[in-house]
Amino acid sequence: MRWIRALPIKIQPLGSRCCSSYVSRMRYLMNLKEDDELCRRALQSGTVLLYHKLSPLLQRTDRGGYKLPIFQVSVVNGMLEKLGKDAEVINSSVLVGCSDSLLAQFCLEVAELEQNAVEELCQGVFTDLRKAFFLLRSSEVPLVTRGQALLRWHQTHSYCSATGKPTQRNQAGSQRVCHSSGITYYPQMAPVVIVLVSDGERCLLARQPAFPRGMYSALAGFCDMGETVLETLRREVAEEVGLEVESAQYSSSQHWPFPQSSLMVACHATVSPGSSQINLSGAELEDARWFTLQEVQEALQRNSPPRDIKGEANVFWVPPSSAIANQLIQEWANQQLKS
Ligand SMILES: NC(=O)C1=CN([C@@H]2O[C@H](COP(=O)(O)OP(=O)(O)OC[C@H]3O[C@@H](n4cnc5c(N)ncnc54)[C@H](OP(=O)(O)O)[C@@H]3O)[C@@H](O)[C@H]2O)C=CC1
Ligand SMILES: [Mg+2]
Repeated sequence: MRWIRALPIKIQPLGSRCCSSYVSRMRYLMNLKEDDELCRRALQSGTVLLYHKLSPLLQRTDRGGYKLPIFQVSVVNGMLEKLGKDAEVINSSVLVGCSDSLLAQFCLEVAELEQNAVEELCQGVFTDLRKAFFLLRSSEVPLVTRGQALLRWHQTHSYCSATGKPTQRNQAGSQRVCHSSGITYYPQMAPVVIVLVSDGERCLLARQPAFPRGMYSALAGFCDMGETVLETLRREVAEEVGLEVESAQYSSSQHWPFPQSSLMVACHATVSPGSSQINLSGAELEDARWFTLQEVQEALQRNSPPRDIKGEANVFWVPPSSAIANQLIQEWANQQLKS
């Protein structure tokens, strides 16, 4: 199998910001993670995203859409006071980023507060992340998913897996330490390869039983310990659809928060047209098919799947644009149109 030269990595356009602003932000964040006192002071003048049982708070916009409200710490402190809660609660905030003007941004889990009371005071609704993922603007998605991933990691790593003793976090929440064993824990994510396989004319899409009706996506699988991206890609395609990949090419990557944090590494791959007979493993996928360019183009144009009278999607559709699978499919269609 050939690993075709990787595409040049595209850095997102920085708009009017200059590179030194980016460097300043990254250096500032690095310092906040290393210096608890600096981070504590930054929190007092920073901003906060709110979550209740890991669901982020969203607000309706005047146009009927949704936005991610970012509160000044003073506003959150005022809310805690109104609800009769200890102002110390704010110190459990976790650092998620900082603005261009070096204002530190934090996320805070308020599961101990009464949900309706917070929603009323903050004029918002705590919304399941899967829903929020598709309601928010794509520019807001990375921040809200990062916040949730960090909060979930803290909830599930409060004890040392070697000693069973409680771990202590630093002020930024970028690590937890077990002072008994000396082990330092860092937030984790699992690498996943997602691959769009083509035979030159058609692309291969598959569905798991849990997918919404009619939705097909690219093949995906977790990297096994010790594997390279290319080895995972080759193994997953062989395991899931019984095909031997001929060549592969890196496309891009995305943090994917479901079901737990993954780093999706998206690739294109080809199989020889003479060896494109699908042989499903049966364990994970309920169906896998080759789709023509025309079928794919039609699916990409559907913003939401058409529904039958029972309200269920009854035609072929693909994941929405916020999922990296959609980007792979879009890239393949554009490439086919050019060639
Ligand atoms: N952003 C996007 O566009 C898309 C994202 N995805 C995401 O990609 C991920 C992987 O796809 P999927 O096809 O499910 O993966 P796999 O094909 O690897 O199958 C999942 C199975 O792998 C086993 N497994 C091995 N390592 C892990 C791990 N670290 N975490 C969880 N399960 C593991 C589990 O089986 P067992 O319990 O039997 O050991 C699990 O049921 C999913 O989280 C999915 O949400 C998928 C498609 C599109
Ligand atoms: Mg899979």
